[in-house]
Amino acid sequence: MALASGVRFAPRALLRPWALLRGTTLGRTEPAAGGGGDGARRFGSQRVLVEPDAASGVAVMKLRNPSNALSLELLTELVISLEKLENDKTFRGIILTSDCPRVFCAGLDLTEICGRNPAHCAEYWKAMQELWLRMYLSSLVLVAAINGACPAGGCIIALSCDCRVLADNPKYRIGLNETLLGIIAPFWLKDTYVNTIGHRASEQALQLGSLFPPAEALQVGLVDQVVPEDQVQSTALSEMARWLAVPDHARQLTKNMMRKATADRLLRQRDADTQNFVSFVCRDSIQKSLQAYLEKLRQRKG
Ligand SMILES: CC/C=C\CCC/C=C/C(=O)SCCNC(=O)CCNC(=O)[C@H](O)C(C)(C)COP(=O)(O)OP(=O)(O)OC[C@H]1O[C@@H](n2cnc3c(N)ncnc32)[C@H](O)[C@@H]1OP(=O)(O)O
Repeated sequence: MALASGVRFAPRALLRPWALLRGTTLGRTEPAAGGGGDGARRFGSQRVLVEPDAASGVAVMKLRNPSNALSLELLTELVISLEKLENDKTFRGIILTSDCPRVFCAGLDLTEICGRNPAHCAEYWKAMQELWLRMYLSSLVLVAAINGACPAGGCIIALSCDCRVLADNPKYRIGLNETLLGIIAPFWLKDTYVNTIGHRASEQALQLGSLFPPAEALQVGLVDQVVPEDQVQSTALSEMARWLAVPDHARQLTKNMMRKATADRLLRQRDADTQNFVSFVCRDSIQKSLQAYLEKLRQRKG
């Protein structure tokens, strides 16, 4: 954890993301539309597309999974793409957005925890912790360009960024709705919420499982800007420019000062948090309610 100019304070060796890669296609590089030099080369995987712009030092990272549900593969590919950009000194910022119409991120992929054995649930939850830790402590500026629905785990991905721009569409709601599914947000999701919108607002929103439409999300402080859908990317770029105007080392050390205690809390209790998650989601009653919820989602379609 060097702390100097160009610092990288994210705990890199928390877990070996490569070990999680199972038949993914990560690492492919392809020329961006229109060709160009190295700065215009996309890279990524089946589920994450990275469009780097070396000239500005900003990369756009697009999620492209069905509903962008956080499958184990998507979590792994996100960690690897993030690590790749962090290790390349050309890049100072990432805009995270969705390539999937109407959905930024549907949260945990419920098929990863429904009808699975405890070992799989544990592997899955560790990957979720890993992504959150890396994003929350990233030395890069992360701006979420939220162009779709953003419930539960999706909200946590957005809250791990430094700044959030949400498209002004009443269907694009954001929040931690876990209680409505009969599950409980773990302490580090709660801490991230409290750090963003304060204790009282979190207390209400977490218990009620509130999903906020754009104007309310702005009012409560869950997002920083709400703009027409066709201006989400340009606004995210303007926000990025504002954050990048600050010298890296000062901004990075300040970010670390603000976030480290929250991340350390999880790091200290990571195994216990995993065990807690596994024993909770593997309960018969929880399995039944998750299964029923998944079924409802599937039937709602069409
Ligand atoms: C002790 C601690 C315990 C737990 C802590 C856990 C913390 C985090 C929890 C979570 O993240 S739980 C997941 C919460 N997510 C949701 O409630 C969102 C559910 N999905 C939706 O509301 C909608 O799908 C949508 C995201 C708003 C998108 O709507 P749209 O109409 O565009 O798509 P559709 O509903 O038709 O779905 C398409 C397709 O995707 C499947 N799907 C959707 N979400 C999930 C999901 N989270 N996991 C798995 N699969 C999901 C849906 O079933 C459809 O599948 P199909 O094409 O096979 O029919």
